[in-house]
Amino acid sequence: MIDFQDVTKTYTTNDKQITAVDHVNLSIEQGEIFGVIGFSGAGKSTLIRCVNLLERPDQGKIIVNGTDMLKLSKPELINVRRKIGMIFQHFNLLESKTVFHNVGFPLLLAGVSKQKVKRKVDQLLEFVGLKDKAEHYPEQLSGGQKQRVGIARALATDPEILLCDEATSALDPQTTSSILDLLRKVREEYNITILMITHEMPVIKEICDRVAVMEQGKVIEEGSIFDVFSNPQQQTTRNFVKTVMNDQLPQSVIDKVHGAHEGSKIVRLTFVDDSTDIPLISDVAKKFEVDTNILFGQIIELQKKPFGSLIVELIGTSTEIDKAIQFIESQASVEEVETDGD
Ligand SMILES: Nc1ncnc2c1ncn2[C@@H]1O[C@H](COP(=O)(O)OP(=O)(O)OP(=O)(O)O)[C@@H](O)[C@H]1O
Repeated sequence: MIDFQDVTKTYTTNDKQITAVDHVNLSIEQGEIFGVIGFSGAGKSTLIRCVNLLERPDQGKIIVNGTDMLKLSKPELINVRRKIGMIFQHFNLLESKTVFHNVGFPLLLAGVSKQKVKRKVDQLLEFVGLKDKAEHYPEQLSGGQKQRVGIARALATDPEILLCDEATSALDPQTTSSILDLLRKVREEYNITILMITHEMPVIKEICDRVAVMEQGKVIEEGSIFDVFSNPQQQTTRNFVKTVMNDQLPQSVIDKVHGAHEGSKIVRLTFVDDSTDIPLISDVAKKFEVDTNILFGQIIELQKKPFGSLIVELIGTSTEIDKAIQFIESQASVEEVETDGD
């Protein structure tokens, strides 16, 4: 479990103060995959580096599995850090060492015998699918393979927590997906708590249980993936959600369609879970004197629950349209889409 309690970190440069992390409170449960998203400069890196005190907060507390990190002596901190693995955007491998030695390095530093190191490294390379690359050097590997080495190295000291600092940002979408699969396997196999920071919403959608959105050092929104994606509260969150939900029609298309039918209304319907099965549009056609022109529709899965979104134009008299909307509202959430002249 990782608890950020009122954590603040300020940097001073050229007499200017930057509050990189501003009174952050977050609680990350044992075994969950928790994502922090934000634009560049939002404070994500600073926040994640506060967990193992690569950055020391000026205020607040960091509690990791019951340990108050800021109260540890230097030797105690070194010990606790072994239980917190970290992987990085640019992998941070030792270029002059083989894959085997990169993975075994933290164990050699901890004074583990060569025999035990060999056993552990062999097992980890098998786990990350790089057994045949043990004697290769980092420059002989692809980005995805380098990150697999990074993950194996982070797991060498049997951590309870894995911190992922933009771990897939340097990778193409397909490789990203395979690394996310591996991280899922890490959680399943080792029951490790994973805290990841990223600016990529597809990564959050694909792997996280919960997400926090950061802006200017503050957490502006937090919740389960389903809640945040299906009902974002803040504009920044909506902007991030749009990058994966892709349910926006160009305004010019909306205005053109709307202009063709006087008095019509364009609405966005969102369906959650069971309501995705209901034949709502055909019910509307049967019950009301309203024609529906379907402009867009999709159903996606969020944390294994279906989430549907549909944009339709309702054509008819305003009384019939209002009655139809009232009926739809009993089954789905309805939001009017702004059209030219609204
Ligand atoms: N060592 C430092 N000295 C001075 N200012 C810093 C330092 N590290 C970060 N900052 C500033 O703190 C703010 C937050 O930076 P941080 O790197 O934590 O954000 P981020 O969300 O991780 O952004 P990015 O995705 O670009 O890395 C920024 O304004 C940054 O310029």
